[in-house]
Amino acid sequence: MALVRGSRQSKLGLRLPDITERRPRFPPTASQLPKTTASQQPTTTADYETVQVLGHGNGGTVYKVVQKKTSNLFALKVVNAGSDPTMRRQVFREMDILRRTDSPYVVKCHEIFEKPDGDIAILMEYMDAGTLDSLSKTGGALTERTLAHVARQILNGLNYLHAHKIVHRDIKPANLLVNKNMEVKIADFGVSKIMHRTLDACDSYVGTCAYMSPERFDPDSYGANYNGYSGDIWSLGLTMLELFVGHFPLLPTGQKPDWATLMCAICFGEPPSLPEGVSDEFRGFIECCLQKDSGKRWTASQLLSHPFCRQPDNN
Ligand SMILES: Nc1ncnc2c1ncn2[C@@H]1O[C@H](COP(=O)(O)OP(=O)(O)OP(=O)(O)O)[C@@H](O)[C@H]1O
Repeated sequence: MALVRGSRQSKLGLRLPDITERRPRFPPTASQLPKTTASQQPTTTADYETVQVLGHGNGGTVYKVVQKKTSNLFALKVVNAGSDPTMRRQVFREMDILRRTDSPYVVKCHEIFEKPDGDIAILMEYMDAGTLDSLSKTGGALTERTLAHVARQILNGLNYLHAHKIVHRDIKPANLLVNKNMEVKIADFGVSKIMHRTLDACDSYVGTCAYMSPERFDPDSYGANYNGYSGDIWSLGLTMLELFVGHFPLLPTGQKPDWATLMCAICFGEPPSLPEGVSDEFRGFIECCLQKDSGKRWTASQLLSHPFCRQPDNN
């Protein structure tokens, strides 16, 4: 059964929970610390003041916070993991991956606060332009040129993750954070997976099913030796297409997605394609991402050399 992720109403208000016991399970390395706080002592959540709620997700609430001493802004994701085993598994997975990653294309984690009752708060770099989803909804569809810049950054992030045997499994516009410099970073590792062996299967129905690749629904038809990495590339292709056309490309505008309709569109329909009038490079790039047969899809490192990604940057 597909796990379609919905938003959970958080019990948390604007006041930050009192997470006073800081257990530095994963102390950041010097390179992981931001320049602005590298020389400072570890902090507690009492050192931060809430500015506003940035978003609610399945896993908790994300707050914009200011460090009282320095006035630096951060994002603080607070998860009430409590005794819910699924929630605990997700947050520990996210913590584990954030601890392992150090890339300019993956959202940076500065500190993790833990309380014995299960509340966990993850202090991250603040991305001041929101997500690619919110950006495209407020600013309209993105141009080819901007998308080439965006694609390069996501591919650099995926190339890094895949080289470290991490499959994201939930690439979509809402999980790609942006800042005012138009830097794009991959976030939300709640359903990601660390592959321990090269041929580890990665066939579980987790993530947002709208962006799932055909082989995740039907590994026999579309993905011999499916290992998950190429599923991230399908999701990237769909994300690029959505950001260009301005709506989720597999369904008519306004149609509410349900699992069966999506499954039919993804597995039995033609792969979605770009409208007339786009460059050959962009069309070719999307085709390389949206091959239904996972074995024919290009890898992140191959796509970084695709002519679409190699055009000059205007950002
Ligand atoms: N580092 C950040 N900087 C700015 N905004 C952020 C940051 N992290 C998260 N957000 C905002 O908070 C929202 C929810 O974050 P996130 O997706 O991590 O929560 P979640 O509980 O894991 O959600 P999901 O249900 O997708 O798993 C995001 O959509 C985004 O708007």
